[in-house]
Amino acid sequence: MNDAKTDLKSLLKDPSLLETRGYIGGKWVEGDDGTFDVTNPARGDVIAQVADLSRAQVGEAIAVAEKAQKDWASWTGKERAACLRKWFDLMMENQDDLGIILTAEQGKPLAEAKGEVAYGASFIEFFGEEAKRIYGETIPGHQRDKRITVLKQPIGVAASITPWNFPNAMITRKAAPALAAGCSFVARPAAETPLSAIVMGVLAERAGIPAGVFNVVPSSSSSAVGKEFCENPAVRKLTFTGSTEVGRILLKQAADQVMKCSMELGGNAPFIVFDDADLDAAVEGAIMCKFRNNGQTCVCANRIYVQAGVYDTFAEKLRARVEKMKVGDGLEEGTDLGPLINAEASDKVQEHIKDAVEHGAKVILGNGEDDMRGNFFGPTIVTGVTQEMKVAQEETFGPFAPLFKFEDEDEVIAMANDTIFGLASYFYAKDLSRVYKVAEALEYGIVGVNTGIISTEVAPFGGVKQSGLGREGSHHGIEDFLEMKYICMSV
Ligand SMILES: NC(=O)C1=CN([C@@H]2O[C@H](COP(=O)(O)OP(=O)(O)OC[C@H]3O[C@@H](n4cnc5c(N)ncnc54)[C@H](OP(=O)(O)O)[C@@H]3O)[C@@H](O)[C@H]2O)C=CC1
Ligand SMILES: O=C(O)[C@H](O)CS(=O)(=O)O
Repeated sequence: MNDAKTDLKSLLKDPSLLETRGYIGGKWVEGDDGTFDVTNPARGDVIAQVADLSRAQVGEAIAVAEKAQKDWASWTGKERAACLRKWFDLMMENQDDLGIILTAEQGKPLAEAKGEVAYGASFIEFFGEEAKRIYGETIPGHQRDKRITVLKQPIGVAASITPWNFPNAMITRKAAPALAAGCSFVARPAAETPLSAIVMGVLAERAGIPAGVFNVVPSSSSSAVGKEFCENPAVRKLTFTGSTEVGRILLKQAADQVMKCSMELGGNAPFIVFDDADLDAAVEGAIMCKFRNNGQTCVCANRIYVQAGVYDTFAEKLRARVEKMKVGDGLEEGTDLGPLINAEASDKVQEHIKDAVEHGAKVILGNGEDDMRGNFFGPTIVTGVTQEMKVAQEETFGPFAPLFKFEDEDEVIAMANDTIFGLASYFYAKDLSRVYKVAEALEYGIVGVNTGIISTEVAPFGGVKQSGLGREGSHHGIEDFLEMKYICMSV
């Protein structure tokens, strides 16, 4: 951790983007519970004191959102699309500043942060266009005097709880389809990274999104807000991204209201390299997949399986490339890997490495602790990893690349599927029949073939098994914010 202090306002072209209050019904509000600190994970210094909204204030936001939603739903799809397009344009015009704010509170290198802003904005652009295409249908009557119509209508007030690892894109990936559908939205960002959510309120206001349609309720108490979202009858949709553990808590809480839920939860992605793979491409894919956001994404390669015939060559190629990666402050030029979000995250990575080594694995790169202080952690590669080790069953969420060896397709498919998770999976191979067989056999919502990066707004992102419910992105993504109404008319 370096000792520099982060004077965030001085880094921004438009300092007015650095807002620290909550945004309810078009008004900027202080927190009834005071403020909470937001720190820069690279430096440990406090970069902002953010309004700490109470559960009662969250209730007020829901009430305001319920009222505003009625009028918002009466707008045409084209009118909503125009607002979302303006929101998108403002994000891209302010991409640099939004990236700086994101790096300052989350730690990822500035280039990645700006990339996240563009990725987040792409959902607003995409669903702005989808707003014009929310079609119903007519169905031939079941009796001569019956006429059947099906309408698609917005579900109402949607509430979101989002994690710290993608503090911009996880909100826009939910708010964009919600607003496009005619819903109103109450966003509760992670306490570690609220600034990126709040600035979306600043831009929503500038885009002319009506007061109460998009609200941001920063709070240090996640469980109290979660309970308000789940117990308030005005909330008809809960959309969550985060760990499976918290997803289970929220699903149980939401059950009392029979609330419609979308869950984007934990992952444990296998990354498989077959002996007919392009090894150089597989190494580059593994680096992007494993070390994006310093391994802090739910779709990162958590287990790297390499076929026996190419294991040593792949391991050495990977080591030689990764040792060149620079660990440092995300705001500084040339940084490839920023800090982890906090000390607990470092402890979890260290625990997985220690467990693997204690059970016979061998470190070929890294020492489990970087020479910098605080949340920095050097990229670590270990060989000789087996299914019995913790990293095979638990998500590391950090820069630890464990290499497993396998002999044949059946063996690696069985190992890859041996998990409660089912979000993303990846493999590198050239043989066409192998590609079809393996892609169909992997029990995951997402399969990357000869690529380590699968994230895009045009495709349905989501998991099976205990990695979640529902899909975000693609034309499917708007369905979760719509209700289908069947009208049977006697003529
Ligand atoms: N499938 C996906 O797309 C993604 C999945 N994840 C998964 O999430 C984990 C890492 O992210 P992390 O943020 O630590 O996950 P957490 O599940 O701990 O937190 C996610 C969000 O939930 C909030 N939260 C925590 N407990 C409760 C509760 N009882 N009621 C309501 N809200 C609560 C947190 O608030 P606060 O932080 O303020 O406590 C945060 O805003 C990993 O397992 C990762 O795989 C992460 C990102 C994407
Ligand atoms: O939070 C995450 O890990 C994201 O869902 C991953 S991605 O969509 O940015 O790839």
